[in-house]
Amino acid sequence: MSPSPASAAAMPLAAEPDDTEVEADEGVKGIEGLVVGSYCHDVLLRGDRVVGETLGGAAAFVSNVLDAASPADATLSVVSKVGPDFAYATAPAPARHRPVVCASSPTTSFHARFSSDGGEATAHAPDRQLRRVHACDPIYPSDLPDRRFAYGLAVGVAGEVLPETLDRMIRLCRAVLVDAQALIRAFDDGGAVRHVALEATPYARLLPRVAFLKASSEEAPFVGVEVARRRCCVIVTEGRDGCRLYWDGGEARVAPFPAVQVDPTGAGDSFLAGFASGLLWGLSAMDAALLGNFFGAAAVSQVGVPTFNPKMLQAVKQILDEKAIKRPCTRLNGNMFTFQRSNMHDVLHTSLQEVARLICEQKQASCPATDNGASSPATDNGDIRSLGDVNPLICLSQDAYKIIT
Ligand SMILES: Nc1ncnc2c1ncn2[C@@H]1O[C@H](COP(=O)(O)OP(=O)(O)OP(=O)(O)O)[C@@H](O)[C@H]1O
Ligand SMILES: O[C@H]1[C@H](O)[C@@H](O)[C@H](O)[C@@H](O)[C@H]1O
Repeated sequence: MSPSPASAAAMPLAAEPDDTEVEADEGVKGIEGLVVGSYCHDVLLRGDRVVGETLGGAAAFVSNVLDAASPADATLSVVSKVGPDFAYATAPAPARHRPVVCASSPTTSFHARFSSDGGEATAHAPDRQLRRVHACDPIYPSDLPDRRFAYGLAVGVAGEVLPETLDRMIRLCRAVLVDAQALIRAFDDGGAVRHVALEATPYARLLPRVAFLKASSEEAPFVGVEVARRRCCVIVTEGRDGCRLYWDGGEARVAPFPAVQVDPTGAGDSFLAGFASGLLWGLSAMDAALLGNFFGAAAVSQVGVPTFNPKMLQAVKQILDEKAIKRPCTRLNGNMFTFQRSNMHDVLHTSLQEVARLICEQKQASCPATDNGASSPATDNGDIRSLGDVNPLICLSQDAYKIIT
């Protein structure tokens, strides 16, 4: 769908709270981002069989993409908590952004159970059953650094970003992007992940001061897109179909990129970070969503937190350098966002698509058909049929996973 005429409208940054602690520009030096959410242990199961153990947590996926794709002058602080049992301290993302180790609680841990018949996810049905097995301590407002940031990402996975912590983030950051999973997850007695209506949570009153709220299509009905879009821009990710942006007065679809999917975990996290990076490069929200889709597609092609090929990153940055239309007013660290689809949108999509195609081709070449006769992971089958069948040396990210054969 093409954007409505209202798409050219600009949206003011998050309004300052009543008892304003921070003047809009006061104390913001350079482009420093603040990511809040805990790293976790992910155990991947197919039926009852454990097929992999990986580093997880939206903060791990998000910082991985921001570190890789942001402009050179952008920096990042991550506030994350883990227990003394944390198994991935030397993996790249936690090594770069060290978590707080809590002596008295274990690392947050999830079991992600994919159906053993490889059944596909549908628009509002989950592709996996998630169960929280352990929960680390929440992140309190006092855990946040006492300085100003150009932008913030609230990316909790297990309810660790408390309402008062999000409120504090909004006061410290000029623009805050929120993953709905940080706000609407509830856990039953067995730890199974459920969703509650955002409107019924204490987070709802904070929405008018949030810049962007991202939800998966499964989460969207709980977010209440029609109400939420009047308060902030809502982005609904639609798996292999890309995403849709909804704002007060318009909506638009942004096209996806090809991917060889082996594990959907972290696609939404990587999308959000790619989107934020796009804003940092000076893209409009619509154009930045292309970068979100690009990194979402890159995430599903590896198990766990992906390792990006340096040549791929170089190609993406070169494209952004050449094609990004740099309007200071659309920068994340500027004053306004616009939703305008730039006249470079299609060119940007085509250029990034070429890079995405190359990654797929290289992946197809490096992941041969399995000796059990199963199809190679080269088929984008939208599920994890190939998880556990792929060659871990080729397809998994170093230090951040353990594959069980
Ligand atoms: N199979 C795929 N092919 C291409 N792109 C994909 C695919 N799956 C996901 N993506 C990209 O990643 C984005 C996020 O995916 P999705 O909507 O599945 O998020 P999610 O359900 O929040 O994921 P998760 O909870 O696993 O992090 C999509 O908008 C799309 O751009
Ligand atoms: O590592 C994953 C990832 O961060 C997902 O986005 C989240 O939904 C899961 O709970 C978590 O285990």
